[in-house]
Amino acid sequence: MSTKDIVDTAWDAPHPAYPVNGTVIVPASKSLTNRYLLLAALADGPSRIYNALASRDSDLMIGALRALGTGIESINSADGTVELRITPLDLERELGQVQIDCGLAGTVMRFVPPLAALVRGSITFDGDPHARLRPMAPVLTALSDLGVSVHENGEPGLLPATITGTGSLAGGRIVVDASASSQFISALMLVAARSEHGVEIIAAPGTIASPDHIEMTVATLRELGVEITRPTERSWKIEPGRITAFERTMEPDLSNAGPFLAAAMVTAGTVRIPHWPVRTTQVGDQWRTILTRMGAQITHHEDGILEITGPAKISGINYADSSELAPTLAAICALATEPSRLTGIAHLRGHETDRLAALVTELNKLGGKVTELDDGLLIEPATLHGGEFGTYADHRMATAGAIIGLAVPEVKVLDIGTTAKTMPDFPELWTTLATSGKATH
Ligand SMILES: O=C(O)C1=C[C@@H](OP(=O)(O)O)[C@@H](O)[C@H](O)C1
Ligand SMILES: C=C(OP(=O)(O)O)C(=O)O
Repeated sequence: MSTKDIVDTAWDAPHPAYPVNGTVIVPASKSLTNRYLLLAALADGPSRIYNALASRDSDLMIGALRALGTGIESINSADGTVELRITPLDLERELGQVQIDCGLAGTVMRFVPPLAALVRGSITFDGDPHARLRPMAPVLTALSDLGVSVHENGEPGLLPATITGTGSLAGGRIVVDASASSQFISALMLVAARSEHGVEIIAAPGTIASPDHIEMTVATLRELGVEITRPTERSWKIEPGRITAFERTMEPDLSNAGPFLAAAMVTAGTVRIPHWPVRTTQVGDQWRTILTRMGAQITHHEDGILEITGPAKISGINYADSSELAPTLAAICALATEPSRLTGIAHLRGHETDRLAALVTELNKLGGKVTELDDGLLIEPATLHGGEFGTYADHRMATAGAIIGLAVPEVKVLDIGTTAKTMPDFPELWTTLATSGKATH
C-alpha cells in the first residue's frame, strides 16, 4: 500500500515481538535541501544538489521557486537518489501575478516571501488550513520595515498575504521578534546578500526559538561566500555580495533519524544509520547526547555508520531547547522509567499543530502522565495501553505514535500519510525496521 492510499485511515502501528535490529537509509535533510534550493535560485550561476530530499516540503519549495522563474530540473539517479539542477532566477523578468502554495511548510511560508520582495511581481502566499494559523507577523513586518509592499489578505500577521516585489531590495536595519520561530530571522538572512546595502538583523528582546537553525543558516551562507558579522550577541550583519553557485550532497535528515533511533531505545534493539556526518549544523546531531544520557550505547564508526543499542530501561531526562526533536523525544520519555522535563519549547504551539497540547492529549489518551508546562512538558512514568493516536496533520506526531506502537500493543496511528511532509517512505521504512529483529533470533 502506498503512502497516498493510507492517508486518512487508522494505521496499525507495527508491534514486533523482538528487539529491532536493522539499518535504515534516512532521506535527506529538509532544512538543508530547502535552504540550498533557495540559495541556488539567488546564486551567481547554475548549481547542483545531490541526494536532495523528495517530499512534500521540498516539492513545495521547488514549486514556489519555479513560480518565481527559477529553472529546476529533477533527475532520478541510478542509485535511487534525486539530483536537482538549478538555474538561478532572473530578477529583471516581469512575473505579473503569482500564487504560491506553501502547504504546511514553515520553510516555504517564511523563507520565500523575502525572495518575493526581490522579484518583479505580485506574489500571493497561502497554504493548508493549518498554515493559516502559523505565525507570520515578524517576517511580514520586517519586510514592510524594509520598504516592501506587504498586503495581508486575511487576519493580520497570518497567511494569506501578498508581497509586491519591484526587482530590488534596498536593505537596512530591522528588529525581528524570533520568539515564535527562528525561521523569521533565517528567512531575512537568506536573501540579505542580494539587497543593495545589506541587512542588519537584531533579535528583539525575549527568547530566540530554535537557535541552532539560525546557526545553520549562517554557516550555509558563509560557506557560499556571504560575509556575515555579529555586531552583538543578538544581531547579525549580512553584507551585500554574491552567493556562489555550488554543487553539494545533502546530509541525511538527523531529526528524521530520531524515530529510527527511538526504535532501538524502546525495544532495546540495535539500529544503524549510514552516512551520519562527522560535523553538521543539524539539530538532530543532539540525539547522540540525548539518547546516551537516556541509557543508549552509541558508536559513530569510521565508515560513517551511527550505531545505537537501546537500554533495558530508559532513563528520564531534563532537556532544554530540543526544538523539532521534541515530539520524538516526548514519545521516548513516555516509555521511560523516570520522569522527564522538556523545556524551552513554548514555540512548538505554533508548529504544524500546537504540539504541546497534541502530545499531552494523545499520550494521556493511551494512559500516559504528561503535563503541559509554560514552556514545555513534564512526562512521568506510566503504563501505556493501545488506542488511536491522533496526528493533527503533523508528521512528527505520526512518528511519535509509531514509536509508542512499537512498545505498546494495538496502537493505531491516524493519518500516517502526513509523514509525506518530510519522509514519504516512512511507513515502509518503519515496517521493514519493525520486522528486522526476527532473523537474528
Ligand atoms: O529553519 C528550519 O529549517 C527550521 C527551523 C525550526 O523552526 P522553528 O524555529 O519555528 O522551531 C524547525 O523547528 C523547523 O522544523 C525547521
Ligand atoms: C516545525 C517543523 O516544520 P516547519 O519547517 O514546517 O516549521 C518540523 O518539521 O518539525
